Amino acid sequence: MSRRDERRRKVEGSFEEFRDAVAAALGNASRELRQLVDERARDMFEIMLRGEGVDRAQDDPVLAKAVKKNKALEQQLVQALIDRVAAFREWSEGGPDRLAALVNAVAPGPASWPPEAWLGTPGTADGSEGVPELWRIGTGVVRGAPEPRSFPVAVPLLDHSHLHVSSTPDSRQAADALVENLLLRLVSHFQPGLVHVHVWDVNQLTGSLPGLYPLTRAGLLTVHDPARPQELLDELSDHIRRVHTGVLVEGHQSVRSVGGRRTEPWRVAVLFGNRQVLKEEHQQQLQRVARNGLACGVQLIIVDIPVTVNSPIETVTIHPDQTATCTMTGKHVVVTLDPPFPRTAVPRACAAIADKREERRMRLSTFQDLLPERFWQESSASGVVAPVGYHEGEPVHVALGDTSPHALIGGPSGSGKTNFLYAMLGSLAARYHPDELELYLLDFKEGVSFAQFAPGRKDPTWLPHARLVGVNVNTDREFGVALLKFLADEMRRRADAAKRHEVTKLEQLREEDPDGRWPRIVAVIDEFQYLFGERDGVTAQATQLLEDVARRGRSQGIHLVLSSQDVSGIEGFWGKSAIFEQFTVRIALPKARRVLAEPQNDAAVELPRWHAVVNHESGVRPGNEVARIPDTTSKGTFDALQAELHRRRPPDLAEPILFDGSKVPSLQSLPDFQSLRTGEANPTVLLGQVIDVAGSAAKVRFPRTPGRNIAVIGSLPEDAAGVLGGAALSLARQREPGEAQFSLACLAEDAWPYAEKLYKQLQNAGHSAELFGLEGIRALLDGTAARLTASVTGETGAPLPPHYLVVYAVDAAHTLLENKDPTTRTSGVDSLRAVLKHGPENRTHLLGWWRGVQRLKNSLPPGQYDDIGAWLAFDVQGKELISFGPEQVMSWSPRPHRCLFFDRFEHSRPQVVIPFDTGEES
Ligand SMILES: Nc1ncnc2c1ncn2[C@@H]1O[C@H](COP(=O)(O)OP(=O)(O)OP(=O)(O)O)[C@@H](O)[C@H]1O
Repeated sequence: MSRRDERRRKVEGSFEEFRDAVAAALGNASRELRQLVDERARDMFEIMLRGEGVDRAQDDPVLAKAVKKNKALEQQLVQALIDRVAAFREWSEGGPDRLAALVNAVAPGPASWPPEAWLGTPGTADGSEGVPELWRIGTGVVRGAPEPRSFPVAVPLLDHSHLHVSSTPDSRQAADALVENLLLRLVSHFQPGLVHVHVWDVNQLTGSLPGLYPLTRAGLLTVHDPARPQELLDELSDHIRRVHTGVLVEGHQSVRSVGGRRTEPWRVAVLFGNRQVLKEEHQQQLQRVARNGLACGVQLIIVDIPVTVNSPIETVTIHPDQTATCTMTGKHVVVTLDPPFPRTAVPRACAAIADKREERRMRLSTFQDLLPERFWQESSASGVVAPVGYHEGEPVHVALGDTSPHALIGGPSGSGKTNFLYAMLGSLAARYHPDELELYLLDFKEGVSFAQFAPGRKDPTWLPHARLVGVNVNTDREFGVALLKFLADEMRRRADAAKRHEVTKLEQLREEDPDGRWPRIVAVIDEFQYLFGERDGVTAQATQLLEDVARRGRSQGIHLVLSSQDVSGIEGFWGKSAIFEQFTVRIALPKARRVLAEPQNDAAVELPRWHAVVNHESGVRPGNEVARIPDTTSKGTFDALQAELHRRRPPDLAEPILFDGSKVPSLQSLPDFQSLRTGEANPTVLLGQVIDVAGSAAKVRFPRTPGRNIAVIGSLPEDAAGVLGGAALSLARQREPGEAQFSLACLAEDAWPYAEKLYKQLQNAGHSAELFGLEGIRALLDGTAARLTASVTGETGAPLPPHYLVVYAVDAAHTLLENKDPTTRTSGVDSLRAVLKHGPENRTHLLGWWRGVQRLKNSLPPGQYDDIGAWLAFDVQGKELISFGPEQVMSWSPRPHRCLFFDRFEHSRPQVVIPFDTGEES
């Protein structure tokens, strides 16, 4: 072999080796590649199975072929199917049934049942038993469940969530049907009138939701102009504002939480768009309505309008294939929407609802309709609210709370103010327990319209909430002041308690002090203009107190209701913006002036008889609500309610205090008299009843100090005798028989019956009493003066026993007393002055009646009146009294059976006092 061949063979051998090596390497690589490809295919398949679902894998022909060819993939598919069954087991076993049961429970009746069960029968629910939480829209199946079982799909609406529906041009009809079905469910569930529907459709004036049209005639469906979405949005905004000021008293976050029967109808506004955004301003307003609406019962259903809202909203998206998905169930649930309800049944059902609504509207509501089904269920923690009348069959409410603290009622005589007050008070009293609400009722009218609330001879029942009833007080304006003063004191007491608990408002105080009794107080003053009737101290005091209570009462749960036939002339009221600004609740009866914000708001002018404008916005026009007020004063109305409430009253509840200006207070039944006891070193003298809320006595104490004598000034013996009798009998009650001497002297003929009666009363009580006429007065005074002188100069050892000289018409003896004793050169007047001067220190007190101021002065040392420490003046002009009392006496103008009382030791200002009826002789 040539060397050349040898080389060639080697080269070929090397190539062979190289080829073999390359072939081996390539074989390895391709095996690895095949392996990798297989692995990758399995991974991809797994991802597909898990991501897109096993159904997809089976349905896809390419994948199906691959699975058929590849054992590994087949195994993977089997495993995925097993896994799916395991994963769905819990759901498949009970999920759909549980969901169906849940929907059934929270969406009873028309909220979820098939239409055959209810469509055509108007609803009866009034919200008091709760509101369905969900409303059915169709059925759903879980996409990819091994055995697809359907379940009901429902969405939250009213109070909970708005609804957004989006569709495509192909599925818009389904969207219309969805909305119509939902609206039918809503209007059929509740009493006709509780759901009002508004429709605005950008595309058409009529045509959307034709089946619901019969509702329009009853005002339950309003179709709005496509060109003016503003109109609908404004209406909804107004409504929200009104609900906020009227129905949502402080603390209630939504109409829903006000409790009981739904008082505010829901407004469901459906807006149909065309998938284009609204104008910016409308968009913003819609967002505002969405934000604040739910709490006020405003529900939005927005169809095909792109909008984002910052409040709970559910979305239903309807696809071109007519299936839907919704946020309630998530994207894996395919929703088949309920078919439209039967075409002929829908308008018929709406007509039935409209008829029922009309029937309700035409119904003449009575006082009975104002009352709740069950009495005393409401809490007044955040305020009180009660229906007072009706507007088109629906109740109209008055609310008093922190945001609407006080009410002003106006209307000329006969317009129905008293009737209105009865409606309001009855409706409140039926809802709130006497522990939740107290009433203070004062009537300045000549009649006695509030007397009904207190026990009377004919009707012994009384209103358990009434703590004070004032009638016939038209001349006693002081009683108005007393009431306001009481309220101001109570307000301070509550503020102090709140401070102790480190809170500021009644509602918080009640939370902090759950065992405390903190009712809301409603104080009603009928014909309150009398209170400000004159330019005097009473008006000044009343104005000041009213301002105090009006401004600060709101947070302490004290509410004023002032009513008047003509509020326009009350300077003290209108002149003080700090006062009337607080009276945000205005109630105008027909032809009332100034109660509403005139001249813009003249709603009261046209108001028909027995109606009222109820306005919680200080009388501005948008706040007007017109209500027909039922008759509350004829037999079987308020009286029947009172009898029932009286029967239910807590057993330990005291009767209301009755202040009847026409009645003479009885000494013997006065608690201050009954509590007097013997053994008192410094006895208390009761002179009459002062004008205060507690009905307390006017008192003077008799310590052994100078000046403790009492003068009654006036021309009528009857008045004076009431005071002197009360004084003597109250002293007698504090002395054991025989312990004190009562010397009575009657120097005027017309006073004899009174003096004699008192004499017998004292004797009958076992006291040592004597009665003199003109002939005995000189000796009585001289003798008493002599004893006193002896005691003062220390001639007698033992202290003198208590001695009370009660002298009727002291001045009648003046001439007689002026005569001087020929031996001692002293006169009877001197003796009288000595008794007045030295008596009190020696437990000898003179209680005298003088028939005029000058006559009293004549009995005293010239210019020195200190010995008369306390006086009561009847028919004497204030200016005459100035030498005896402070400046305020100047404003006193006398009136029958009332006197001005001043005790220079105790008082800074005089008080008005009513003399007692001192009872019979026995
Ligand atoms: N809503 C009503 N329905 C039927 N009758 C009514 C109604 N309101 C008032 N009345 C009747 O009208 C009369 C006058 O009513 P009311 O006494 O309430 O008026 P007022 O404004 O208080 O008048 P005044 O100031 O003169 O007392 C009463 O006989 C009352 O029964």
